[in-house]
Amino acid sequence: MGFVTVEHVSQRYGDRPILDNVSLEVAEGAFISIVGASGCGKSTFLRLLLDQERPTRGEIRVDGIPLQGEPNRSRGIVFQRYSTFPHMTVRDNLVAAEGLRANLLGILPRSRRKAVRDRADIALERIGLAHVAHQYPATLSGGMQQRLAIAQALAAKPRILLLDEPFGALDPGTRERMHDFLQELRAQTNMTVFMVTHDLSEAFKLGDRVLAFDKVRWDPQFPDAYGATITYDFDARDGGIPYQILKEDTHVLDATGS
Ligand SMILES: Nc1ncnc2c1ncn2[C@@H]1O[C@H](COP(=O)(O)OP(=O)(O)OP(=O)(O)O)[C@@H](O)[C@H]1O
Repeated sequence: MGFVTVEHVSQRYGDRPILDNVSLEVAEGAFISIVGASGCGKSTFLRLLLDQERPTRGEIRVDGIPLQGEPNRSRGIVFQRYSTFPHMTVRDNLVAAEGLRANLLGILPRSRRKAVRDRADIALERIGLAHVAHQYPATLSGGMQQRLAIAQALAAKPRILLLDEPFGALDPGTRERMHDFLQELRAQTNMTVFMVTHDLSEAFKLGDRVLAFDKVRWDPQFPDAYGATITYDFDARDGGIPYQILKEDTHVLDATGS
């Protein structure tokens, strides 16, 4: 049994199918890269994994337990645009991420407050942001803001980290450094990671597996008639050899529908 099991999941918005019969088994600690054309439902798939939305059909289980539509701290998410709190300092962003906002209001006893701040300081050292702890996110570079966003997601010690094009807005040099940073974090934890990216080399460099989402059926007259599914599942640690290829052949309908 996989750690994350996705079983025959479909998602529709109104009468529009977005995902169609997606099934997947993922081992704990695996890094799954997700690629696919714009609008094919990659972010929708992450939202389903986050448990922010319920699928129209099918089931997702984590550690054997079906998701119930209630996001919780076992899953953290980082988006392409920095998801930090702009009105808080870098350090308070991490303190707040622990879910201990009460600390900011001075409600916690002094000893607890100190422990939370100490943990935030250790995390800031680890991500190389200790020297800007008292600055506001807007004064940081893109890479620094994204490191803070990742550290924030990690503060709750999620078992599953969801990354939605996390490095898309960064320049190539910063992106490389973020790859190193993410690989270091992975080596230190047993997190299971799902990362959506438009960059194939990034997908293969970081992922253990690379999933390609696409439509297996396509009607040029009605491009929204069918949803996407996983069409390729590459083993990225074995030279990119696909070990599971298309359950069905891609089928293009002509004008007569045949
Ligand atoms: N809550 C919603 N209600 C209706 N339609 C939605 C909703 N969320 C997403 N969609 C539509 O579902 C489709 C898939 O969106 P999604 O963001 O999952 O694609 P994506 O593959 O992540 O795209 P991109 O690579 O451009 O980020 C899009 O056409 C989008 O407009």
